Amino acid sequence: MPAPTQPSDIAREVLRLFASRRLPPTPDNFRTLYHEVSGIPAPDEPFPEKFVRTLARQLPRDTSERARLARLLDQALAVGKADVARQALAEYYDSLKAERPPAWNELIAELLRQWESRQAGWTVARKRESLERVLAASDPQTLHARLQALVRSWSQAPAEPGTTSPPDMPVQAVAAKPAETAAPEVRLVAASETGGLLAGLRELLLLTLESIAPVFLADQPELTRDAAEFSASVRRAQDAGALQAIAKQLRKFAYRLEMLAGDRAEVHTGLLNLLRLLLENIDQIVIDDQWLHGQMDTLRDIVGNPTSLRMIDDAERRLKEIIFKQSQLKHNHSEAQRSLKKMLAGFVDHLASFADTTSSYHDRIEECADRISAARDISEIGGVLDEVMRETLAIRDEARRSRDELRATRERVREAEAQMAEMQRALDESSHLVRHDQLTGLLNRRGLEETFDKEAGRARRHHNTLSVALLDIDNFKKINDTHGHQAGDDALVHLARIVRANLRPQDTLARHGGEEFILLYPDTDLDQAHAALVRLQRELTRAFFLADDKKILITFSAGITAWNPGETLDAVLKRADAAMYEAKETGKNKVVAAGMGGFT
Ligand SMILES: Nc1nc2c(ncn2[C@@H]2O[C@H](COP(=O)(O)OP(=O)(O)OP(=O)(O)O)[C@@H](O)[C@H]2O)c(=O)[nH]1
Repeated sequence: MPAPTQPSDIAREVLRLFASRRLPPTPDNFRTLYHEVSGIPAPDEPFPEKFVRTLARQLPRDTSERARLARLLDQALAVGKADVARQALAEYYDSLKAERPPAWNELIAELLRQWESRQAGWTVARKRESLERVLAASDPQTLHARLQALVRSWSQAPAEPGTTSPPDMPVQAVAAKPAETAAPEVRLVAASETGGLLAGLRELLLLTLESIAPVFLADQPELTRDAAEFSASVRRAQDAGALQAIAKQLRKFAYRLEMLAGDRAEVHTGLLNLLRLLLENIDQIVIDDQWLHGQMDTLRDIVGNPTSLRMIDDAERRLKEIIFKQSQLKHNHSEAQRSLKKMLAGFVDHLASFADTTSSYHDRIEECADRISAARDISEIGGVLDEVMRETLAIRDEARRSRDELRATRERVREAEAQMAEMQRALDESSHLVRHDQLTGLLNRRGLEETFDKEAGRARRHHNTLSVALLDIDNFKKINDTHGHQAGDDALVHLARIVRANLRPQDTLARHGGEEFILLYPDTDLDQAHAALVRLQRELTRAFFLADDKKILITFSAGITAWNPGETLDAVLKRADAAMYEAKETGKNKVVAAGMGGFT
């Protein structure tokens, strides 16, 4: 049927559709039906930019994918690309749909089961107390995760003696023992050959998971938890079929152990290389410079802490810097010594030959004087006078030559002095070229640039977030003015130590100059980085600083921002700096985040 063209026909048809489709008579529905009935295409809706902006600010950035899409949306809104913003929003919505809702039914069933069972050490009152704590979680995901962990801890606790009958299997004697109270005893029971072998293997597996794995995985809480979980499954599996079902789990666990072993092997190789480097260059590391003492202390700190590839890498770079600086110092020093020695030797030689010349002149003149006194007539004197004249001219020439040579030597000494001053200046400059700040041992600007390039590259490849913060100590000038420059320096070292101690290994702290510091937080969105900085502020107020035996409270103001793909360090620091300035202006001891659309 052709579309009606008369307005009254269109209106009639629209009303009919309202009735048949049971639609509420809203203006939107009327507009939609009007365009459907008349066949006139609806004009493009204007993009509700203001609304989408408000929405974008509220979107949770709780996974790296969602953070990426939310960022894409922010960028599209900033440059007015409505179609890209629409697409980003649609993908964000899909990511919400893709997420599997937590399986509450299974969890509640397991909670009931474990509530009813009686486990050693878990009274009803204690269970209730833990449950109440878990129920205080702020959102469903956290609640689900915490509840799951609680139920798991109940299920892994040994059963209270006398409440469960021992499993009817040859391995029962060992399985009934609480894992942590006695070393499991491996016993092959010969019910049948295969059954006995299986039971023995099961025991070996339990022994590995419960006694050996915790020792080797002491620094790996996640794997230790998995091993405990896995041993609980093995304990529950009482026959060959059930054991087979967990073989897949075992393979996965073994694979993760293999990865860990690989990492550890790499750490060991790194350590060995480091030691080798140290041993090879030990003769060069004769510390006679205060700066190098500080670097060596930092190096000792690094090597003294639990090892990680990042720390070893850091230590290796520090050591290379020390070797470089020390060898330069030594080289310059011996060069300067050699040229001074040479000049001194030349000068002494010259003095000696001048002394020789003048003493032989004196001898000759004396001899001439004797000959003049002994002369009987004037003709004899004439010859002697000629000789006196010759000797005098010769000594005059010699004196002139000596004077010129001495002048030249003095000139060379001046040049050598200038060269040494230049060498010293170059050496001082070279300390700026190394990657670490001399006072605090943190990365300096150059070190920060290298690390930033690495982190930004990693964030781009993995589509991760990277937050960047700029910290500035509050009222630092007052510390200097009241307690002296040394106290100011100590305050900088104090702040660096506290902040470092409270960072994750993957975070980076650098000194940007003066009382400013930069922090890089990889894989961290703005909210998380904001929370981390507020935590740092709290830690800093706890660890008080002493100057002139007085407790001084050190606080900082910080600006924080998210790095956008492709952005340079300068660009991102500019935004962080503006946010920090905002924090200073609005009262100090604050953290201000700079988003795309301004400060929050
Ligand atoms: N002791 C010490 N002082 C430094 C160092 N670098 C910079 N300063 C001093 O730090 C002070 C910084 O002062 P301002 O920029 O006025 O900052 P402030 O007093 O912290 O004030 P707000 O930033 O507004 O809280 C100056 O007096 C610098 O001389 C350093 O390495 N050691």
